[in-house]
Amino acid sequence: MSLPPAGSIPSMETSHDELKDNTIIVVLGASGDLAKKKTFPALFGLYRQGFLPRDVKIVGYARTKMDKAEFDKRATSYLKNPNDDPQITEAIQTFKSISTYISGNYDEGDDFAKLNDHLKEIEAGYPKPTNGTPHCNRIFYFALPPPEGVKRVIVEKPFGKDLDSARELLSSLKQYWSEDETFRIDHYLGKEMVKNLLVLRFANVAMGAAWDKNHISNVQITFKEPFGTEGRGGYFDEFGMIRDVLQNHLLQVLSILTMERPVSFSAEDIRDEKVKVLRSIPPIAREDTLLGQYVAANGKPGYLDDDTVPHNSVCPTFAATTLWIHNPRWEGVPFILKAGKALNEAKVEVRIQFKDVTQGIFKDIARNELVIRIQPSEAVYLKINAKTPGLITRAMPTEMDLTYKRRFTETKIPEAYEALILDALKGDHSNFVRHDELDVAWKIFTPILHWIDGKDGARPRPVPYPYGSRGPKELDPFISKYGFKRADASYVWPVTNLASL
Ligand SMILES: NC(=O)C1=CN([C@@H]2O[C@H](COP(=O)(O)OP(=O)(O)OC[C@H]3O[C@@H](n4cnc5c(N)ncnc54)[C@H](OP(=O)(O)O)[C@@H]3O)[C@@H](O)[C@H]2O)C=CC1
Ligand SMILES: O=C1O[C@H](COP(=O)(O)O)[C@@H](O)[C@H](O)[C@H]1O
Repeated sequence: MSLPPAGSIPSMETSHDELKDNTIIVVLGASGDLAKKKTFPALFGLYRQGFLPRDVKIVGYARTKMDKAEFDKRATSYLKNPNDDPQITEAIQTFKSISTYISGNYDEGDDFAKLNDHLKEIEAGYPKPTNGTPHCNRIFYFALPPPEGVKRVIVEKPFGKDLDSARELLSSLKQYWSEDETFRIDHYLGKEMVKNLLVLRFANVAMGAAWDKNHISNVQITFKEPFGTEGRGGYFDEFGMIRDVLQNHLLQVLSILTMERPVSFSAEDIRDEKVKVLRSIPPIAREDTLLGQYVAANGKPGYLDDDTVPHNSVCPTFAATTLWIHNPRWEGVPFILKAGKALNEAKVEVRIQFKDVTQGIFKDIARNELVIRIQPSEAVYLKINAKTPGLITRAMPTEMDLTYKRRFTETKIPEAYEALILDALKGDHSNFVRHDELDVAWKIFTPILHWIDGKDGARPRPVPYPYGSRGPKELDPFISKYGFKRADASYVWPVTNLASL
């Protein structure tokens, strides 16, 4: 019998993620009633009409021990062939030949290892990859009864690639998991210093008093990694720096930094305030964006030297974007989110630069800066001007410094994931992303992402920067355009030797 070549059938618009080749569909709960009556008949229907990927294989998995003949009997017992159509009979035989069965428990690592070995054995027979994309795909269908008691699902990013795909993903998950059962992880929300922002801001009158457009000139939220995509380029190239870090981690930090005081510490009160401030941010403008891509330097390879990256990729490995918040507290204050791979150091920090002090008695004096260092070595320091000690009256920049490892010597700072998994066990959603937060986050970033993806015409070309540098040479002019003034060169840390000044 001649089956139409799978994957070649109708030419309706296909989704960009459609699986066409080398796919295994694993049906968990394959011995059950649902699998027998619904799942296998549906898979067979699709297979017969040529809608399944080429070379598809179906693997049943369940606790019941049964041989292949018994499995085939069950899996095909509800396939309809009322008139003994020989073509359907033949299709059922072929369907059996692409199906296999493995028995095992749902709580035994060894059994899943056995399943994995079986899948790998099938995959070894698939053609080898010709490009950077993974050449084997697996789909897991859970034809299983729900567990007794509370159910919670913890989901990792990426939550879509833009507003539409995120909405699609959200609504498909919503069919099975309520918002209350869903914990969307952004692991930056589990970092100690990000959690600290709420306390620093709202438990200190002094901070609260200066937290607005009247006192703050500009804010930078910076993510720097000293290594490139090394080996992860295939994944990264599809996403780029904005989706990888800015749209999620840095925007989450921004929302806590700028939201109004929540009525309580309850998850919904906090998330209501985050959503409110995010809704005051318009989509990022192209002119408020700087994109870079690292090139080989200092004996290290460039992004395009990675074998898993397309040779002409214009994917940004560095991005700086400036966001504006249109509300009475923040109108006119630029929030610069910047992140890059293959830079000169590992650092994630928030740098709040205050306005110039009134001139007159002071001239060219350094600005105050409050730095919240998220990692490494958690710290909060306020750069202030103090009188130079001695018989002169001159101001000099110094700092008030809360360095965690010095101040809290006995305390182990938990890993972000430790904190978040514990929160999920407790059912506390405060540090997880709510569906409407995600929606508004995508609204802010989708227009520039579509521009970068080339949906509105030619793709913008990122400017090059050397591996191990601070980023593109265009970065400092970009930041000073928004009013940032680099601190006085006379600032010395950790010890000021006055004799050398
Ligand atoms: N508790 C602690 O551990 C404390 C540590 N310190 C240390 O003191 C040093 C100075 O602190 P601080 O002034 O806050 O931070 P930095 O001097 O590291 O950076 C200050 C700002 O200037 C930018 N910058 C850095 N180098 C250059 C350059 N060559 N040209 C132009 N701009 C530049 C940075 O950009 P970018 O973000 O792109 O790097 C950043 O925005 C740091 O090493 C800091 O870690 C100070 C106080 C307390
Ligand atoms: O989500 C991501 O975060 C990591 C950085 O996490 P950190 O906790 O080490 O700061 C980043 O390397 C990765 O590209 C990104 O997907």
